[in-house]
Amino acid sequence: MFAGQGSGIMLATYDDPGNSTASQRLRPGTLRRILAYAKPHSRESVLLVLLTVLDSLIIVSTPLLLKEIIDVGILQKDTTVLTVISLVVAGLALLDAGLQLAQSWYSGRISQGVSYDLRVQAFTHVQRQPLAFFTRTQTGSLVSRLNTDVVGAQHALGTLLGSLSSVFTLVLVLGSMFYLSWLVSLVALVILPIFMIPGALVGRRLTRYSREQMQMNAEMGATIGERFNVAGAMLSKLFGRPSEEARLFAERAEKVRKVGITWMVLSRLTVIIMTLLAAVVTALVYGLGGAMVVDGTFQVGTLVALAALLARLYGPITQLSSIQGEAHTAMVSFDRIFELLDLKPLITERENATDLPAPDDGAAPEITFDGVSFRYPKASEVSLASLESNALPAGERAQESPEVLRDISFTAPSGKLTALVGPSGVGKTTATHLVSRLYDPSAGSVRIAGQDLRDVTLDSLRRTVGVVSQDAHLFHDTIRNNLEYARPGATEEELIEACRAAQIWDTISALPSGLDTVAGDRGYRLSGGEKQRLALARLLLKAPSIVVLDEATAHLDSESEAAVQRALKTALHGRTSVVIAHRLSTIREADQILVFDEGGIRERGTHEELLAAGGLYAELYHTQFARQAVNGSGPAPDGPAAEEERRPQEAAPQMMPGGMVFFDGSGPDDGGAPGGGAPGGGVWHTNGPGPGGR
Ligand SMILES: Nc1ncnc2c1ncn2[C@@H]1O[C@H](COP(=O)(O)OP(=O)(O)OP(=O)(O)O)[C@@H](O)[C@H]1O
Repeated sequence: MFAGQGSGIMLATYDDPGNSTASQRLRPGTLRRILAYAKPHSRESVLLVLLTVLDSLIIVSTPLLLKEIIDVGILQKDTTVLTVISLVVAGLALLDAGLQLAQSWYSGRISQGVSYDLRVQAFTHVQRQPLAFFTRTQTGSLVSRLNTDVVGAQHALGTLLGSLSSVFTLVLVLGSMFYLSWLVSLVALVILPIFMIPGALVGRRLTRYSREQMQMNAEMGATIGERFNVAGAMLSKLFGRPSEEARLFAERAEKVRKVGITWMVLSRLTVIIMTLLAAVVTALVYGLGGAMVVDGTFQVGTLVALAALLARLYGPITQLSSIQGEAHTAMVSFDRIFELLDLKPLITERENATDLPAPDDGAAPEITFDGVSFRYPKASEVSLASLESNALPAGERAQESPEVLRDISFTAPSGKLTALVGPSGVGKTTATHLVSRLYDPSAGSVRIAGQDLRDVTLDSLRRTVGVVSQDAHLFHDTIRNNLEYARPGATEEELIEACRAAQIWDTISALPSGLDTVAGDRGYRLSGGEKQRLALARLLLKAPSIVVLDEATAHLDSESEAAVQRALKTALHGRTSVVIAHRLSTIREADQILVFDEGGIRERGTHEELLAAGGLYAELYHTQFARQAVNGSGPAPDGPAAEEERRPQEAAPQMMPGGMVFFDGSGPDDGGAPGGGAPGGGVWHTNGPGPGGR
């Protein structure tokens, strides 16, 4: 039955926008792959078949025994036969109940087992996807694919397996009917094909509506997930238009409603037509069979048995025809999961990949960028249109994105601090992504300890490189579990020591539940500074030999800022570090500063060297960093720039020459006044071309 539906198939391309709705047919090989998933459950399947055959035998034997009760027991007044056969029928009913229970158990085990395999495989596969996949994919759609579709597949598979007995029953019932009366059976059999027509007609449309329904449900779920997570809810509270949002949501829900109604009507339609036909045929059998009893062709017991068998015939037929719908649903669900499983991860481990040296194995390794160019991967390479809510048209999905890094070469020396500075959007974050191999360069190579990252094992790379992003993410879990994520099984002492070094222990120990305090969704219950220090504690527990850090640009009060700076010092000590630096204190401490501009490195050197050179860095410094020094950031300036740094600065935000550079010292202490005096709290943002005549 499935094979017929699985053939005539059309390949769903990943590049169709919203392709799941567009390509309503199944992709080739879906049935074969479903069977492959069922293969590990073959022992249970054999047992299920045996139970099913037994059950079918009982179902057929009961009407035949009823015939004996009537024809021999009642009509010939043989009470012994009457009693014995009645008891046998009752016993068989009891046995049948047991068999049905066992059937449910095995069909449940098989369908749940398959869905377990699918779910685990899909989760593992999604985990292996590159960051680019997650930047494009709507989380809600992904959740739905891993959840609703797997449940759909499992439910449909369960029903299909549970209905296995229908096939056996059908064959046995027909055989028995022919044994009793070929004429009556023939009449019933002639009408049988009519029963198959509605299922066949409706089946194809059901596939299309099932797929549409799943896609629309996923989109609706994605909207809910996006709007109602903490960040989304906050954004919509501050900027959102509730009535407009509700209208858009209602539009999506309306689509779900419409498709849902059509699907329900179509799937019920087959059952309704079957029931109608069954009633008509029963009437026919009673009419024809009754005339034959009157004629004396057979006794009334045979007519009753025929009618009882007929009832047992239409049950399985009805079930088999509705199974068409279930089979379609199962195929579509499986197909949507296979579509995800077929997406090849862009970043993979080579077969002969080697381990990087363990972090505690000698000095921290150096990082080398050798002629690195990079462009973000095409949408079609990294994600599925059906997982993106506003997917680009197929042509655009296959288009190359612009080059973000151009022929970059530098070495971050062992155990030293390399600071990346430059205007916004020039590729600093992108460059750090290449160090942790979130992406591979389009040309050139990134090496750690001389080894190309494409040749090292992903595990050893994760152990070697520790990353702290600006908005450090914390799971909605206890602080302890968030910390242990970096080092499972860390002792209480190790946790406390890391927190102390990250200057966060005083805050944690003052909480009523201490380390067992739940950090809240996205760590929302902690302040920005606390969150970043906790992220530093997590990094210290991981103890990587390379640290990639994106300094926080805002929301630190003076106390928090000073604490973060102290924590940073500990975290970076002895480690090869690459820091996207926003604070003067960090930049001054750097052994090497790389000034990024337009995807390349425009200048490099130490703070003093670059200042003396009087280029882009000096310009940025005069417009921005000097202000931080005056506002109290880090140690008092000395050296050639000292005099300059001590010059009083204007507190007001400014449009700076050569770019829209503005000062943002917005910490709670500032009272919102731009340029307010949090020590080290001043950060610089640039928007558009930076100073330096771009
Ligand atoms: N996932 C992505 N897909 C496509 N383009 C991206 C992606 N992430 C960043 N870009 C683009 O790459 C360019 C460099 O971005 P990047 O974040 O590396 O700059 P940056 O120097 O770190 O900026 P900032 O200081 O504002 O964080 C930008 O033009 C940005 O739009």
